[in-house]
Amino acid sequence: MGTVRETIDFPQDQRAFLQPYLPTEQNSSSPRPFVTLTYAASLDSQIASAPGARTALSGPESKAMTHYLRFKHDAILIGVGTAVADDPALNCRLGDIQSVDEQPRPIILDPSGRWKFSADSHVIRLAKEGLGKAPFVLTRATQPPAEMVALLSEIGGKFIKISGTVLERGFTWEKVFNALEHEGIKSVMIEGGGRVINSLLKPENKALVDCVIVTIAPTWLGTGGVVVSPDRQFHNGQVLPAPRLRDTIWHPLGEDVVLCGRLASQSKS
Ligand SMILES: NC(=O)C1=CN([C@@H]2O[C@H](COP(=O)(O)OP(=O)(O)OC[C@H]3O[C@@H](n4cnc5c(N)ncnc54)[C@H](O)[C@@H]3O)[C@@H](O)[C@H]2O)C=CC1
Ligand SMILES: Nc1nc(O)c(N)c(N[C@@H]2O[C@H](COP(=O)(O)O)[C@@H](O)[C@H]2O)n1
Repeated sequence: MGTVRETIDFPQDQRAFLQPYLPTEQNSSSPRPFVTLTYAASLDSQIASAPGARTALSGPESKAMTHYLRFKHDAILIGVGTAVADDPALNCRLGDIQSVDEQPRPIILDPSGRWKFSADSHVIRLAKEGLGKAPFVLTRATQPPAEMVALLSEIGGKFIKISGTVLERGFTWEKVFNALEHEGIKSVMIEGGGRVINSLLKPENKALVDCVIVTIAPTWLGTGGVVVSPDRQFHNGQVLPAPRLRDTIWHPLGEDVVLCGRLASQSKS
């Protein structure tokens, strides 16, 4: 049976506040993609109630905003932890979409082949039905499983090998963005999960992030979930400045608040 086409509306009069934070034509001439870091968190900075648990935090209005962001970016990137936990769709369900060409490209960071997708995986099914693009899976593997290679190539997806050093079992972000740029991807929204977000908030990576858009849901998830809280960094025994946003806007959407900003190079002391 085919997937029922869900259509989401994000009204025109709600869109203006996001404008200064969206990728533009000027950005598209930059040698690396425009990077938006975006996720939904609870009041205790958690993005899931437990590792591996898909947790709905965004209300309908901010969920619609996320789909608008998906519409405005060439690609959506997640870590393999999220792919395995959520079996996500990773498409844009906004009524604005006229054809699959306008869909964002799903990108999965899976250095060691943990994501065992099949024809039943949500993102694969949607691509088969023309309701989303097929994923690109970034891997360290020289020879990913043949049946997965075939499944992806049937629908226009592929594995992309990233070679060289890996950072804490993850890829270095420069290599990830170089690979995306090589594929003609000019803008990417990074949705998570915890390890991916915390990695991008490290001092050595935060200059790679152009904008941050966080949905804050009015709930506490309690201890034991997946937390956005980057490791405190030290240099010569001194604590390095914590990441902080500048140019901020706090915009209520339904019962949530959406915080937009840019990562400052130095935090206020
Ligand atoms: N509320 C929200 O907006 C979102 C919530 N989530 C939740 O997050 C949870 C998954 O988070 P995690 O388990 O932390 O997994 P994750 O999705 O952050 O994936 C981490 C994995 O990605 C790979 N990776 C490759 N390069 C990397 C790099 N440079 N930095 C970090 N990782 C890299 C590594 O294999 C690593 O183990 C799920 O429960 C999911 O539901 C995920 C996305 C958004
Ligand atoms: N914006 C947002 N709000 C939440 O409450 C969420 N749990 C997430 N999760 C992210 O969205 C992906 C699911 O997307 P589909 O609806 O399946 O397309 C999930 O994998 C996370 O990346 N996001």
